[in-house]
Amino acid sequence: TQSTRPQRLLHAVQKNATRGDPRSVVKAIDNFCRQKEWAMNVGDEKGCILDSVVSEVNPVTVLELGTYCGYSTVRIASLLPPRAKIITLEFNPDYAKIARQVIAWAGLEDKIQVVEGPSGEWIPKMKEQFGVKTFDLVFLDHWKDRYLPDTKLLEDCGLLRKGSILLADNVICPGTPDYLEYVRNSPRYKSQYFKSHLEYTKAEDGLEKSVFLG
Ligand SMILES: O=C(NCCCOCn1ccc2cnccc21)c1cc(-c2ccc(F)cc2)cc(O)c1O
Ligand SMILES: [Mg+2]
Repeated sequence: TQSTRPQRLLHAVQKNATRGDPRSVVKAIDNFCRQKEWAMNVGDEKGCILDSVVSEVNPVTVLELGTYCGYSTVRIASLLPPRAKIITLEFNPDYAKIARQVIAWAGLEDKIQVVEGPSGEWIPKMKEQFGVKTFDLVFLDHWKDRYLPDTKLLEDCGLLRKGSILLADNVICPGTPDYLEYVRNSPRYKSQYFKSHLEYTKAEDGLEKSVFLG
């Protein structure tokens, strides 16, 4: 039976990356996506912007919406302080299965919790299920039409505090116009656009970093 692209991506990690070395896992995925098959990881160019924001925020609790194969999960987790944790939500069980194996290869399973299901159902349960008070950093990388409703849900569930950072992928391509309009015009956010390119291509894309003002 035919393998899937995430399975081929995982095999490239197991073949080319060193167990327990997150940077080599990131490199192996970027090489696979540049040389073999495009895949919707945040990629190396936007990944460097992600790295700089994570390093600046130094978050203790992180929420990632959209795990896919775990590329950005590994990038973020490899920069977290010792007791920090990341909860990453994935809708597609096949993607979640691959992501768990990529995360294990990087040796980061103790810092990462992969949760399967829709954000609309899981966000209201974060406090009771995972003992989360608020998130220091939220990385939005799931269905682009869910960025805005899920941001409002995070606000309503009291999961954001003064200074919480939202970092959103793909605000240009595929694009999240309603989300951008909201965070750029709401008095409750201070927003900044980081211009970049769609992963592994020359097309424009970028990340939007928004600070929740409370
Ligand atoms: O679609 C994309 N990502 C989303 C995946 C599904 O996410 C579903 N999903 C994951 C958790 C989760 C929780 N609740 C509901 C849905 C939930 C995505 C797409 C592109 C892209 C750009 C140009 C193209 F020509 C084609 C594709 C690039 C990206 O960087 C992306 O991130
Ligand atoms: Mg993306």
